[in-house]
Amino acid sequence: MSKKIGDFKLDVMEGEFTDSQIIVMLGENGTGKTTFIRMLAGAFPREEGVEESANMPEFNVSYKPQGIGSRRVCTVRQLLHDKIRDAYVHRQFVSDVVRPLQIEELLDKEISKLSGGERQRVAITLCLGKPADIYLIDEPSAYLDSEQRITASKVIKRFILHAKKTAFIVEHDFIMATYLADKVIVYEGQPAVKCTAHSPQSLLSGMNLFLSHLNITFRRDPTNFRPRINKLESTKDREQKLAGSYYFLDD
Ligand SMILES: Nc1ncnc2c1ncn2[C@@H]1O[C@H](COP(=O)(O)OP(=O)(O)OP(=O)(O)O)[C@@H](O)[C@H]1O
Repeated sequence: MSKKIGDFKLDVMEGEFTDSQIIVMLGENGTGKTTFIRMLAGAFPREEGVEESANMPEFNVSYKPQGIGSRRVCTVRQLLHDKIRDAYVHRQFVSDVVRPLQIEELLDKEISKLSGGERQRVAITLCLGKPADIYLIDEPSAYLDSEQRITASKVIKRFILHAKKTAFIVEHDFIMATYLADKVIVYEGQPAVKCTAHSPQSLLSGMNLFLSHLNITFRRDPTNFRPRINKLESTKDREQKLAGSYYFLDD
């Protein structure tokens, strides 16, 4: 399947996904991650003259775009009430999503007066609160501080697992991406010109492929266990590249 948009062409390789699964999109800027999410969201009209099988199948989706839209003049409470009336008073949703994202303290605020991080928290809540089979979440970590990123990742992961749904997530924060991903789709090619989205693959093989494009290797920090970038051409960097081991996974 492929999509041409302006001067950019994206080829999408065939693949499978299942429920209770999070698929994270990994690729440099301009490689087509958002384009693919928008294809899944049905943002492009079905193309005339294109074989039906080459068009994107229609899914029941909930989509959180990169920007945090709503220009409405109303409070957060009104917005939630209008958009996700059932979910936002549902006990499970409140304890799994609303409370950890600290939405209650924003309820009486005007949408237009929210900070970037507050808008992001509301946008994630709106996205997860809409009943759907597939959740499309573009850059959930943008505007969030490091603690909020961890909370948001946990909220999304728990929600998708409990609701037995599928999520496609574009995420640039490396730690958040590795925490969230059950599978990854790696994007490669010439950014802004012609790129390919690979089939979903395991986190380890996908990370290895992605990091090999960037020519970066990671090791685990022995004190805080976080992933750390090896210095280019250091002994570890060279050893890991020789072994084709750009990334590691927990034992
Ligand atoms: N409406 C449009 N018209 C023309 N070109 C577009 C349009 N939308 C996106 N593009 C181009 O398609 C290419 C891929 O964009 P896309 O936003 O999908 O990349 P991305 O991988 O999500 O990038 P980023 O990581 O920076 O968000 C870019 O070169 C972009 O300029």
